[in-house]
Amino acid sequence: MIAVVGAGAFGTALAISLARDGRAVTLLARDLRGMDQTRRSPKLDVAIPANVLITDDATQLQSAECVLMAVPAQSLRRVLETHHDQLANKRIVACCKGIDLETLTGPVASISATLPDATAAILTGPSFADDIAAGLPTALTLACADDTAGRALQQTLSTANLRLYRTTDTIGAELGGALKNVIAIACGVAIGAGLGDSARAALMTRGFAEMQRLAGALGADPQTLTGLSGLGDLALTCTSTLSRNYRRGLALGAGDQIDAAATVEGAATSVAVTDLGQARGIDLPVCTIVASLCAQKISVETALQTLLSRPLKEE
Ligand SMILES: NC(=O)c1ccc[n+]([C@@H]2O[C@H](COP(=O)([O-])OP(=O)(O)OC[C@H]3O[C@@H](n4cnc5c(N)ncnc54)[C@H](O)[C@@H]3O)[C@@H](O)[C@H]2O)c1
Ligand SMILES: O=P(O)(O)OC[C@H](O)CO
Repeated sequence: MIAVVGAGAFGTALAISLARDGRAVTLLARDLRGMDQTRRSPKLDVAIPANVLITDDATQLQSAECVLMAVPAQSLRRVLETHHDQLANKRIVACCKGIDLETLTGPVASISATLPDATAAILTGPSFADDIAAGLPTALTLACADDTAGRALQQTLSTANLRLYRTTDTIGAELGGALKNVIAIACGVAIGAGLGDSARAALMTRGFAEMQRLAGALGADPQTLTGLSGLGDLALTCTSTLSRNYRRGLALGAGDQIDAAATVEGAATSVAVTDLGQARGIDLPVCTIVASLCAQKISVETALQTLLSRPLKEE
C-alpha cells in the first residue's frame, strides 16, 4: 500500500493517479470534510477511485511500503514529528516545494533530520494537480541519494500517464522546485504590472541564473537544474495562470487583493533564499526583490528601478 499524507490538491491528485493505475492507496487527511463519503475533493473535478482509503487515522500509515508527504513545505517538519512513530524507518517521499524558514534546508534534509532511520526522497517537477488527476501526461523527477531505493520508488510511483525520471541529486532537485516558485512570483508581478512578455523572459532567464548560482554553491549538480525539476518547472510555473505562485505575482503587480489562504510556497521561500544568499555572499537580486514585494515593503515601481539600476555586467 502507498500512503499519501495531506489530502489537498496535490496529495489527492497523486492518490487518484496511483489508484487508477491499480495501486492500493491510503490518503491521510487532517480534516476529512466529508471526502470519505462524497469521494470527491473540493479542489479537483475528478472522483476519487474506490481503491483509495480516505482516512484521518494515522495508524494506517504503519502498513505503507512508502509514504508521500503532500503538505506545504513550511508544515513538513511538524507533520513528520507528529507521525514520527508511524514513519520512523520507511521510505518517505517529499512532494512539496520550498525551503524551511527555520532551518533554511529543503524537504529531504527535514526528513533526514526528523527521521534518521527513514529513506528520504523527493518527487518534484512540472505538474498541476488538475492535470495529474485528469490523467494527462506528466513527467517528474524522483530524487533519492540511495540509488537502489530510488529505482524501487521510480517503479512504484510511475503510472501509465505519470513518467518519473530518476536522480541521486536531491539538493539540485529540491532547490529547483523551491526556487522556481520565487521566480514565478516575479514573472507574475511583471505581467500584472503590464511590463510585458520581454520583461518576463528576462526575469525567467536571470532568475534561472540565480537558481544555478545558489544550487551550485549548495552542492547541486548543474545538470539537475536544466532538467524537469529546474528549468522544466520554471517554464510551467512562470507562464501558466494555473500556478498559485504566478497568480500571487499577478495580484501584487496589478495591485489586486491577494488570496491569503492559498498555498503559495514561493512567498516564504523567497525569505529563506534571501537569508541563505546573504549568509553565503551569493548575489540573488530577483529573489531578494520578491521577498520585499511579498512582504509589501516596496512598491512595484521601486522593485523595477532597483533591478534596472544595477551595475551593467557580463552575462
Ligand atoms: N497543487 C499542485 O498543482 C501542486 C503540484 C506540484 C507540487 N505541489 C506541491 O504540493 C505541496 C502541497 O500543495 P497542495 O497544492 O496540495 O496544497 P493544498 O493547500 O491544496 O493542500 C495542502 C494540504 O496540506 C494539509 N496540511 C497543511 N498543514 C498541515 C499540517 N500542519 N498537518 C497536517 N496537514 C496539513 C492541508 O490540510 C491540505 O490538505 C506544495 O509544496 C506544492 O508546491 C502542488
Ligand atoms: O500552483 P503552484 O504555483 O504551487 O504550482 C504548482 C506546481 O508546483 C507546478 O509544477
